[in-house]
Amino acid sequence: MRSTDEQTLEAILARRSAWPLSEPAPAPAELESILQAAAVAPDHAGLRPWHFKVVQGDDRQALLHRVLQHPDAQNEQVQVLQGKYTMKLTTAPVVIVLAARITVHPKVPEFEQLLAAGAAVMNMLNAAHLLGYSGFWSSTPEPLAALLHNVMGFGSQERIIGLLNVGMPASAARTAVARPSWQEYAQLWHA
Ligand SMILES: Cc1cc2nc3c(=O)[nH]c(=O)nc-3n(C[C@H](O)[C@H](O)[C@H](O)COP(=O)(O)O)c2cc1C
Repeated sequence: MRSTDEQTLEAILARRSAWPLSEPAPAPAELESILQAAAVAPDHAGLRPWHFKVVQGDDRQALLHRVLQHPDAQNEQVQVLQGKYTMKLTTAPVVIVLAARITVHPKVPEFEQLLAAGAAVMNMLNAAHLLGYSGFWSSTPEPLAALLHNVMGFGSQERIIGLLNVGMPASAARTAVARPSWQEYAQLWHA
């Protein structure tokens, strides 16, 4: 019989992103577990270089409204993208706005801090998956990132790195997706 750890690994290897996502949202305790998983990310010098803001329920529509009403959004570029912003910010039941928090550090360059923030997001994706939900990491191309940064009060050292959407896949049947074998991107090196 396979150990629980093997089953967990098997489950992680079967993870897929899903879009669109709909209800149910993770229960409050499940959402806390998903957010807590970020804290397990590798983190040089313990900088914890990430900051997330979780948006759910009616607050998603309110966030969209504030984004679209922002003075910097009063232009044709944003008008054209309005439908896309609506889709990105109000489709999934849980929308986590992701930021990397970059500080100047003598040993930890910016790229390591960005990688740590990405690892934190990956941990949340895996946690959501293991709890039976799906996630989807989506981009926030400018000017959306700047608008979210401004409207949500992110700090000057914080850089928006996308949205983590969490919920249930809208379509029931999900087929497995073919993944590359590890030999395509890793080799055993011998001297
Ligand atoms: C930083 C980041 C941003 C992404 N942004 C988008 C996006 O805006 N739209 C999109 O279709 N996929 C985006 N993706 C890819 C999806 O999140 C997802 O990984 C992809 O659909 C493959 O699915 P999989 O995770 O099951 O392999 C992004 C991935 C990353 C890491």
